[in-house]
Amino acid sequence: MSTVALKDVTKVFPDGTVAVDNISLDVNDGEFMVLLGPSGCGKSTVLRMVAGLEQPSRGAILLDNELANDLPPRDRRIAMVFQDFALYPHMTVGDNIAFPLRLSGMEQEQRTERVADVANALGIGDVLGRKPSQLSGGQRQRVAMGRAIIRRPGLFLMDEPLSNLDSGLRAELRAEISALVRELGVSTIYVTHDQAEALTMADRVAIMRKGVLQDVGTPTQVYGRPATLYVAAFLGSPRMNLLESSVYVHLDRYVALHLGDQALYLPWDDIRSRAVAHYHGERIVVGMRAEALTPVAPDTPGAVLQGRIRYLEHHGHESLAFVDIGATAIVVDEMGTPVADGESDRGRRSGRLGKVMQRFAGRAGVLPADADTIGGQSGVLTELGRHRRRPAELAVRLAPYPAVSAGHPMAISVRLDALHFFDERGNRIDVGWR
Ligand SMILES: Nc1ncnc2c1ncn2[C@@H]1O[C@H](COP(=O)(O)OP(=O)(O)OP(=O)(O)O)[C@@H](O)[C@H]1O
Repeated sequence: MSTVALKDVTKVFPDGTVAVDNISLDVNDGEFMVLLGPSGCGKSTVLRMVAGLEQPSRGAILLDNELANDLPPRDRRIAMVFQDFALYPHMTVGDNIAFPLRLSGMEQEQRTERVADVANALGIGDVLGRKPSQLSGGQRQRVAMGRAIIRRPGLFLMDEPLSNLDSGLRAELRAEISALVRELGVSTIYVTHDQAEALTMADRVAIMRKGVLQDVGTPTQVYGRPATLYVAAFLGSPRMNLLESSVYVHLDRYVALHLGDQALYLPWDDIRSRAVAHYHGERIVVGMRAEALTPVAPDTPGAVLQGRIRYLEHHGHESLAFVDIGATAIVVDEMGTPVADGESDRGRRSGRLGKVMQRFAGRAGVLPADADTIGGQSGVLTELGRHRRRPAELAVRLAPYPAVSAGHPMAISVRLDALHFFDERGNRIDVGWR
């Protein structure tokens, strides 16, 4: 039984590095929480603060609702598992697993019984007499797990425990570890930079970037409705297509999302149109995952984009076509800032829809055929200029080894209900559904 709460926790190291920046996060009893993010984003520092190995510079850490900032590590009922296993090389597997029990003064007989139980549960009951050097990587990691669970801790802290293993074994062990900790019902904080691990193992995922928490939610939530452009770009393979789009409202008809020379049209009665309409005359980012895109016949009506295959990637079970549609992609690299410290234009935007409406109403509801002529608001189009851009190549899934090749034209049907929208600051535009 353990809950963890971080309240406005910041960690600044003596050299001035802000490793963790004002994070608040709750881990519920029995929950498997994964901290996900690229190298250096502060995941391990969070874990070390929960373990009591680092002191927060500001904020509070609560364990079971009690302030624990000054609680020594040994009083925290925590077991840690690291990527380098940290087994004692001179001890047998059995002695390694039993070590925490010996420290606590448990009788030999009872120890042997508990070790056998744990080792059998982990499938290493037959190697108890071996030394760590005589084990495979996967077995060593199971021993490390065994040593962590034998004391029946209230909380597991795991820091990239699988990263030294090959990919097949990693997949096998991640299923085993998540099954085991769920069976034990022990709250767990698991650190990884591997999104597959995070999405397959977690009850909830907390995604960090440069010390800042970007999003927290179930795997379905963070994948299906990412809070920021960064999360959208970080999760999923192939990466989400992120396209720069200019928004033009055609009152009572639709909201046009211009993507280069082409456009997608959100029907006016679609609830999302109202949210996106606030950005009339501005650029936003439209996200579309490969699963929202289907190749179709060129003359297919509806939400269809025309392009040309730039290149193909064959992955065995599927092929990916990267299709040039003449639009601009927004690049969000792992450490890159989608939008720098530009002033917020929330204030400017508030009431904008109203102004747009008034302006259009003055034209008696008649809208110019050429939407691009609407506006004169180019002043607000500059903020997206802070993103890095490149010509967009839409990643589209195809059957393995398709009968098309680079240079072929391709029409792509787009599921409008699967679009994601982000503002110029990289934050999700809430469209009031999903
Ligand atoms: N003792 C320290 N003194 C100064 N800076 C530190 C110290 N420990 C960590 N950092 C810095 O704090 C930041 C966060 O480090 P941390 O180890 O928490 O990241 P991480 O996300 O766990 O990365 P990785 O996956 O590479 O372990 C990094 O910029 C790191 O260089």
